[in-house]
Amino acid sequence: MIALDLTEKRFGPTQVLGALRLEVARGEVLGIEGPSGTGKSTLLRILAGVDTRFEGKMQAPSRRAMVFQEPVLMPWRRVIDNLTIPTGASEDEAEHWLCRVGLSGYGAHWPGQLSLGQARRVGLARAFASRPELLILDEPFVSLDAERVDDLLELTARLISETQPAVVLASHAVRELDRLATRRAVLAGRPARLTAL
Ligand SMILES: Nc1ncnc2c1ncn2[C@@H]1O[C@H](COP(=O)(O)OP(=O)(O)OP(=O)(O)O)[C@@H](O)[C@H]1O
Repeated sequence: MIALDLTEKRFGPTQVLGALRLEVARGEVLGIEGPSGTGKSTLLRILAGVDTRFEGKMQAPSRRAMVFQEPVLMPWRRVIDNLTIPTGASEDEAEHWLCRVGLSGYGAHWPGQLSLGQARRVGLARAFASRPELLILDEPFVSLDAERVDDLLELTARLISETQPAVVLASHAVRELDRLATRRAVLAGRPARLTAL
C-alpha cells in the first residue's frame, strides 16, 4: 500500500504540484491522466522514491519498481545483467521473468540488439524481477504500434493480476487506462491537483 499526503512540490520558484492525497492498496491500479506538462512524471518520481524533495508525508513499501517512458537499460551490460544487477534477482529468477515476457534465450544479448518493443519487455521483466509491492508505470507503451501495445497490455495485465502489487499508471491513452486501471484520476491545473473520476 502507498499513501501520499503531499503539501506541495516545487522546482525552485515554480510550484508544480499543489496539495493532494493519494492511496493505493495492493491489487489496485490507479490510472492518472492529465494534460502534458501538468506533473504526472513528477508525481510518479515522488512515489517511486526517486525524488525526495517535496513537502508532505509518504508511507511507501520498500520494494518499489518503476517502468519509464524509455526502457533505460545499461547498454554495456548483457540483458541478463540488466535484470540481476539492479534487482538482486538470481540468474534463474531473471531467466524466469525473461521467459514470462516472451524473451526466453535473450539473456546473453546486448541491449543494442533489441527492438524498442523487446527493450520495453526487458524493462517490464526487470520491474517484476524486483517483486515490487508498488509498481509505477509512466507511459510504458508510448511510441509502439497498436498491435504491440495490445500484446504488452495483455502481458502487463496478466503479470499484475498474478503478483498483485499496488500500481500507479500515468497515461494519455484511453485504451491503456480502460484495460488496466481499477480507479482513475485526473491531474490538472497549475499548481496541479488530483481529482478522482
Ligand atoms: N527537474 C526539473 N526542473 C525544473 N522543472 C521541471 C523539472 N522536471 C519537471 N519540471 C517541470 O514540471 C512540470 C511538470 O513536468 P512533468 O514531466 O512532471 O509533466 P507530465 O505531466 O509528466 O508531462 P508529459 O505528459 O508531457 O510527460 C513541467 O512544467 C516541467 O517543465
